[in-house]
Amino acid sequence: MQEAFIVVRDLACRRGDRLLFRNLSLSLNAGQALQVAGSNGIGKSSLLRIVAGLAPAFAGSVESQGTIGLVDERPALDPHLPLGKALTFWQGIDGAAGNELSRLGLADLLDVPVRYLSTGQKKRAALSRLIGQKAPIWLLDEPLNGLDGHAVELTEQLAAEHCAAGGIALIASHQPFSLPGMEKLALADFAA
Ligand SMILES: Nc1ncnc2c1ncn2[C@@H]1O[C@H](COP(=O)(O)OP(=O)(O)OP(=O)(O)O)[C@@H](O)[C@H]1O
Repeated sequence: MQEAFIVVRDLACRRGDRLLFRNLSLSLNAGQALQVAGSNGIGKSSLLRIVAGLAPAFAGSVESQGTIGLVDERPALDPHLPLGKALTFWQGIDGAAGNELSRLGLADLLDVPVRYLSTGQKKRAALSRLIGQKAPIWLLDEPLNGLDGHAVELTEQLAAEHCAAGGIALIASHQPFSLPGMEKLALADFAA
């Protein structure tokens, strides 16, 4: 896996006319995981989007090396395509890859249009695409929302395997996420 890192220095985030957090610094190297915790609206998703380069920092800097895969509430796959075709589209871009279809319980759903999948199935399909992407940096925004107990354990296990293989996981979640050795950052400590 490509050697990856994330270095965030003195980051501040402003959305609209509100400063959400400031003076946030963190650093993640290969194999490390960090959970960003905090209440609704505190800025967890905003932090992930800044790290992904999808939103601007108000102050400070983000430096990273390695391809980034972001999974959030936005649709990861074309809702109009059957699941199999939607994943094949991304395989054409990411390269032919094992998408862990059986493990994720998706093998029997390949003919079903993505828009008809249940909340948990959509979430597992997004994970399947992420795995196919082979990005060393995983940014997971509320990855356990809508998942049943089995899927929660599977998601935690996939994240642990990703880190054991030298990947990085930055996880925004207000609920417990079990991952060996994961550090925790309370975003409230940096509230503006
Ligand atoms: N484009 C925007 N313009 C103005 N305000 C925004 C914008 N995007 C987000 N916000 C506000 O920024 C704040 C932080 O939102 P964000 O989604 O980062 O929080 P969060 O901690 O991920 O919340 P949740 O746990 O509910 O997902 C919220 O008050 C939200 O309304």
